Amino acid sequence: MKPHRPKAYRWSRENYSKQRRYIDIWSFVLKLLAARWLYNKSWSYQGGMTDAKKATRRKALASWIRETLLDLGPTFIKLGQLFSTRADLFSVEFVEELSKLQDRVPAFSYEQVAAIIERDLGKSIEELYRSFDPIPLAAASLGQVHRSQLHSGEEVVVKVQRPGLRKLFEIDLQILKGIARYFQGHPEWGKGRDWLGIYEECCKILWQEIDYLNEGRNADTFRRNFRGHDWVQVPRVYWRYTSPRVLTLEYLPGIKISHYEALEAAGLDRGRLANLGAEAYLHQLLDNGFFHADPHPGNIAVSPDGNLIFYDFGMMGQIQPVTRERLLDTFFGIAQKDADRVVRSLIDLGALAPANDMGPVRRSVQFMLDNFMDKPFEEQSISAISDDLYEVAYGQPFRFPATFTFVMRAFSTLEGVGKGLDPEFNFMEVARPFAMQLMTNGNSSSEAAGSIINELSRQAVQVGNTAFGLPRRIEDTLDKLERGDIRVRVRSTETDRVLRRISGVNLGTNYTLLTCAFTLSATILFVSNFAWVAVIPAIAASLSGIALIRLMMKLDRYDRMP
Ligand SMILES: Nc1ncnc2c1ncn2[C@@H]1O[C@H](COP(=O)(O)OP(=O)(O)OP(=O)(O)O)[C@@H](O)[C@H]1O
Repeated sequence: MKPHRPKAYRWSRENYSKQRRYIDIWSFVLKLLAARWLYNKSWSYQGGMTDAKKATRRKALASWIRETLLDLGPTFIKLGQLFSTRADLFSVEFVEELSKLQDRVPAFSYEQVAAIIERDLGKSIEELYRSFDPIPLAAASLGQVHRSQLHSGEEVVVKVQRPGLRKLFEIDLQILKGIARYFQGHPEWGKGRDWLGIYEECCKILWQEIDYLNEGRNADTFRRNFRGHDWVQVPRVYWRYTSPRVLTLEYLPGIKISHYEALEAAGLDRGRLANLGAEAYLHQLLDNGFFHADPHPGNIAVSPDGNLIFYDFGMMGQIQPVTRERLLDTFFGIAQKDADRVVRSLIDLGALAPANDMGPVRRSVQFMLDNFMDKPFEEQSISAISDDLYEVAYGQPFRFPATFTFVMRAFSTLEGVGKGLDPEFNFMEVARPFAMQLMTNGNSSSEAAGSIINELSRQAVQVGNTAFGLPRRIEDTLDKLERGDIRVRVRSTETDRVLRRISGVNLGTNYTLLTCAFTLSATILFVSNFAWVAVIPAIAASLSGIALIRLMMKLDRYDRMP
């Protein structure tokens, strides 16, 4: 997060109207839907549709989305960052592109900073601080950080929230609620997806992130949880100089954990840092259940004496003890390759929606277990595991709660940073003592512990002797037969009619979209005093509207057919 060249974003203007915002956001959504519609139309590809061309188009669309989210400002930048963890909702190109979403917004002026501090803390900057650097140390979409000094001589940083953020959030979230409702009601996209639930979840996270009192409390809890670990440092909060929009913290400078050369130049041991990073996260997740949910490398630094410094406690995840127990159950299910147990525990966790026929999900889980458990434990990469898990989630009735995706993201970021610090880094190596400790501690039965150890030794034998593979495969096939996992193709007139109806409904959605898009374009042109040009989209809107009515009449006839 660096201060950078200013750009006149519309959302940062004083006179930016609610109506204009409405148009900007809906135009983005409609363009997105139009692109999605065109994506499967072979005539829209020059020289015919191929997988390579589709992939190129997906990539281009994903990068356009990233750029537009940046233009739409703070709410959308944050949402994009949040969605970059939802591989269960979007395909890999979009997730990759969204995870590159960096805050790239202009810093706000010192006058605005001074006004916010004075309004919130009731005193002027001069009265509160001995010195205050008017140039921010860092500027992001939600706020910026200034170095300063208290009258008592303590070096601090002051994090000040971007002006007008609350108002912008209120407007944006109201518009987004309409969009979530639209998706929820959609016959295709609404199925198996809880858009309104996701919307509520996002609202909660966004509001929490702009409450600096909440961030201060989180920092205090986090510091308490690491009391016994002097290799982790968390800036102290100066509560007398803190309000919902102003956060004063102890100044703790460090080298960013991703600045590998700088770390090396400072004589720090990269391998040790990689292990400490992993250990710090395992401690958060497994011992406390309270974890840093935004672990991008910018939020972790290393002090000159080699300690880890954590910044930014706006987004924290909380794993309840009961959830931890269920996670353990999933963990044991995975170790025993017991898809039924895994599916059951995922339902208990709320990560899977129970459905009448869990067969396909169970099959996918079994496939995943068979695939990654057949490799030796050390070779398994966290990101491969989470990719596989997302693969199962995508297109299935999965409802990954935010906590789950946060955990996944924390792990894969950490693995990336770990490998960057030390190419030999192996997350599983660090995780193993923790897993062993869990097995011998508290909640887990010795039987379960034994079965994991058995499983691990079984794998070791399997790796050493591939000849064991053949009987296992035969056994697996017999198993599958026994479970009735056989697919039968049935063709009937009834099915055909349902299919015809589904494709009719699809076409109807497209006509609706076109009508909306043309009507919107006509309205925009009309209000912008291009009344004559507005006639063209208006005609197009009427034509697609007529087509829609005709299609609905046709669908109605199908329904009444014997
Ligand atoms: N206590 C501190 N001491 C020294 N530097 C700090 C401190 N707190 C924050 N910084 C610096 O400011 C940067 C931004 O801080 P922080 O991440 O808390 O802000 P943010 O507005 O939440 O940013 P983002 O949303 O991009 O994470 C950090 O990456 C770090 O370089």
